[in-house]
Amino acid sequence: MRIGILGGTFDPIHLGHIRPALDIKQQLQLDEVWLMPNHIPPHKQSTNVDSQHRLAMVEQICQQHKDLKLCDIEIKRQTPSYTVVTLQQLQQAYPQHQFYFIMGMDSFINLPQWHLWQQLFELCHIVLCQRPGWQLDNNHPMQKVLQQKTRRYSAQFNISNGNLSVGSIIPVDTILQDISSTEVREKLLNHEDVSSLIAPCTKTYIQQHQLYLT
Ligand SMILES: Nc1ncnc2c1ncn2[C@@H]1O[C@H](COP(=O)(O)OP(=O)(O)OP(=O)(O)O)[C@@H](O)[C@H]1O
Ligand SMILES: O=C(O)c1ccc[n+]([C@@H]2O[C@H](COP(=O)([O-])O)[C@@H](O)[C@H]2O)c1
Repeated sequence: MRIGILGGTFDPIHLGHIRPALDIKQQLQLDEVWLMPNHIPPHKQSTNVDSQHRLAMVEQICQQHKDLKLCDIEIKRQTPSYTVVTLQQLQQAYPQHQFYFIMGMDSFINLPQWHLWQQLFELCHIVLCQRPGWQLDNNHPMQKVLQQKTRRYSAQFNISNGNLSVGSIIPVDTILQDISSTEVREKLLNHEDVSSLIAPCTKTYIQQHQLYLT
């Protein structure tokens, strides 16, 4: 199967994660999209709520959308959630699947700081999603990587791509979502309404567990 994976800290999960994930599944005709909360985010100092809460909020979203599945491989691992390590484990566990790792432009710009980042292209395709406020400058080092590896998706993608199951960057045009977990947390702290930023079940979960109030 062709599997999209959206990895994230999801602190908390918001509509800027969910809407592009659903849209990408359709555009790329993926069989499934897995939402994969990390346990120890490699590049964040800490998380604001613990992994079990972040996992539970993602799990609820997956229960509501049949196209989204929870992948808890990183939550179960007690080491930093390096994506290369995760994809190696997933390839071993599911040799029959082709993985499409989804990321926003903010992540792509910082990709050279990721652990063994070049190996990602031996393990998956990267699906690149635009994000408001993040643009790749013409002279940015990742511009060359983008030019070398970009393959536009079409119905003939696999054939025109020489049937390569890894190694391409696939840019997608999704409706821009100007939402971040940071904004959601700030609004919650200030007792502002977040209904347009997160799913109702996430809002209820946060209220029930009194999260993000300090
Ligand atoms: N609004 C968005 N549009 C497109 N991609 C997004 C958006 N929000 C998050 N992403 C992508 O989802 C992945 C996980 O993001 P993450 O869970 O860190 O959310 P975040 O909103 O960036 O969090 P924070 O504000 O706490 O840094 C990353 O690849 C990121 O680029
Ligand atoms: O492998 C790495 O070095 C690495 C560095 C930063 C982020 N990631 C992964 O990228 C995804 C988005 O990360 P974040 O910090 O934006 O939530 C998430 O799955 C992280 O585990 C991975």
